[in-house]
Amino acid sequence: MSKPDIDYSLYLVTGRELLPPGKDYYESLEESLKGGVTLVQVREKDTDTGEFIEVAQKTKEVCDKYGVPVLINDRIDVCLAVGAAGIHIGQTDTPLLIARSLLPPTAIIGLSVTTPDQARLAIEHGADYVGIGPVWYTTSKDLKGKLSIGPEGAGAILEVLAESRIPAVAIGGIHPPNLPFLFHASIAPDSRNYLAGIAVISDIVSSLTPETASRGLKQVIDSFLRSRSATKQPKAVFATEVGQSRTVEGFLDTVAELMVVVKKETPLIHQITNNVVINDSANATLAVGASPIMATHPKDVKDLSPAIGALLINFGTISDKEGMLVAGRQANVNRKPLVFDPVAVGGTAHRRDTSKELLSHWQPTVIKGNAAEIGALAGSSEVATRGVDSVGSSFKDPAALVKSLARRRGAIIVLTGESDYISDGETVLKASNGHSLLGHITGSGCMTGTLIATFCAGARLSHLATKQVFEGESMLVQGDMLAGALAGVLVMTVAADVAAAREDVRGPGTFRAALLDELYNLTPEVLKQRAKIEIL
Ligand SMILES: Nc1ncnc2c1ncn2[C@@H]1O[C@H](COP(=O)(O)OP(=O)(O)OP(=O)(O)O)[C@@H](O)[C@H]1O
Ligand SMILES: Cc1ncsc1CCO
Repeated sequence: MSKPDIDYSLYLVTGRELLPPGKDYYESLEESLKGGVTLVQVREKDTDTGEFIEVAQKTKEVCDKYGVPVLINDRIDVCLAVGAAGIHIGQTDTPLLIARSLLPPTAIIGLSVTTPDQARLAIEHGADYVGIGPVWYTTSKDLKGKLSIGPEGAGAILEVLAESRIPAVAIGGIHPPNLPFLFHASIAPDSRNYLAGIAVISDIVSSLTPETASRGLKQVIDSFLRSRSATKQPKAVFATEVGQSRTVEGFLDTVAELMVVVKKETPLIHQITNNVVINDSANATLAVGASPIMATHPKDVKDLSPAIGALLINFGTISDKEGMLVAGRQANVNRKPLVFDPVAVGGTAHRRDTSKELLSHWQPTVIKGNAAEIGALAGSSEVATRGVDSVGSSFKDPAALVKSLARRRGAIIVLTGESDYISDGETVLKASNGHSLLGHITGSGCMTGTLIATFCAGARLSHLATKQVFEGESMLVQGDMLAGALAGVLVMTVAADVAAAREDVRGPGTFRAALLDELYNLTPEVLKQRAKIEIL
């Protein structure tokens, strides 16, 4: 006999103590199976052995009706007593090799891991699957107090597991609003290995309607898993159908098209930005034909999310962190482009911590920064930071840096400066327009972020207008986000070129006003004539 084929996609871990008052355990279990639970682990921490066996036996009877396998938490004796499919063990439970020697060869053994090293040992010792977590803080007593690893930590473990093909489920603090973020942000940077599913306790067990709760989770999971298996270019972060053979002309045509789309559709661009640039950013958005909304309150931003075209989060003055957390999460839930501008992130410990916190809460579509900011996120010490500015010369190999950071973060990276570098982890674009006067007005980088968000909104709308299908998509956000990011950079820098060349521009003050005018006047034709881009 061989080991059973297990569907790990929606893995329910039971917790009788978490049932809502009056809800019967077996009734709740059956409802969750009807809702699409694919695997059940019976977890009884403080129950006597006799009762544990009885609960496990009955759980198995219910699950058998639905063809769903049952695993037992920790207890080999209970597993053998009821003929369960296997066990799940933690790092401090019976060692895996001992468990393996005591159980039949067809038994499934799953192991909880928190670090890549533990994952390496799990492979070496022959685990059938691993549970990665806790991804986030959780109320479940099993995981409480353990350090949460975030989707990025889960991704590092998935990288280690890639070659072995051992399936992995994530556990800890997973709820419907963070589920899309988790799946996409945990994709391993190099191998693009991804989660086989999630393990859930409270969202199902504590629900008065476990069938509905399970069905809602299962829909998101299935959509992600289908999209990954259909992905043509598994290595790219934002693969598009034209991805393989893009030309400079092709990119410029798309940028020109996005300029038209933004003017026609006037997308709402939600911006939580610093108080130095609010006005300039709102005006830049209007100048290119979109519509700004600068809402920051957490209660406000949630309602806005379904209506917006894209979200910009710029933490220049970090005064609205709560709003940033909520708005970003909602952008992921609603699959809207999210541009993150981590102003001066390397400059202070508070900024580093805040950036970490935000990035463990939501998945950005694009991260834009100057050399100091991108260097800080990439862990490079080549470029220093002073306040909001970069100091000294740039990176030796900016193209390699943006490409590897794009892969690691699962986001498009835009590195600004005299030349701008843009990468989705596969392609690297270099854009060389712009004028040194941009460095003499405050917030030119912030406005570039605003325009990137604006044209990413255009890219999404343009995609949705031609293709309504959500399912076939491998990305959290649909549309040609690389072209959206490029359009934001080019519109800003080409308009700056035109403005700086005007006779009436005599310094930063007149340049600032002229820039707004030229953003307004810029046509797709002029942009295509003046744009200087290379595909590296
Ligand atoms: N010397 C330059 N020549 C051409 N373009 C430039 C130059 N410096 C900056 N730019 C352009 O100006 C914009 C802002 O880039 P920069 O790297 O100065 O951002 P930043 O430091 O984040 O700005 P801020 O903090 O003021 O918002 C980018 O679109 C970039 O292409
Ligand atoms: C000057 C300044 N200080 C915080 S944010 C900001 C705008 C440019 O980044």
